[in-house]
Amino acid sequence: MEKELFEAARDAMAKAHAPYSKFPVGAAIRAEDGKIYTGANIENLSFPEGWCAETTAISHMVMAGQRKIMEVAVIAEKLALCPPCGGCRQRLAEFSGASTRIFLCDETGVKKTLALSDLLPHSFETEILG
Ligand SMILES: O=c1ccn([C@H]2C[C@H](O)[C@@H](CO)O2)c(=O)[nH]1
Ligand SMILES: [Zn+2]
Repeated sequence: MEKELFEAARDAMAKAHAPYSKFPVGAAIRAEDGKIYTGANIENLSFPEGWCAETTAISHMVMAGQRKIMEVAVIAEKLALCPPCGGCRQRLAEFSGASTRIFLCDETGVKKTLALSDLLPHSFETEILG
């Protein structure tokens, strides 16, 4: 299962549009339906307009009607391990629970497994906004 998610993230990384940073990233989410939703980073000539691999994967999951992330795998071509950036941690938190697992991968497979609470402790939560 982990291997399948890793392979999906690696395949997604090959689709990155990262001509500016030259830093391709791939992400794969296993949602509650058991299916895998993938994403790559998509950059823009107007640099702040690009977005991360995790964000692309989340959007695919949401548009498939899924709202719960069970597992996420992330891989970057040029870094040993690529923990999600701060913004993506918050976006992942929107659709994650206590049992959600984050797999940090290198080109050989899963190298580190974390809970989202490891990456985003004391996260923004309020009952006022729902
Ligand atoms: O977790 C991360 C960190 C960075 N990037 C992308 C954003 C940008 O396109 C490139 C360099 O930061 O990597 C991701 O996709 N995910
Ligand atoms: Zn990010």
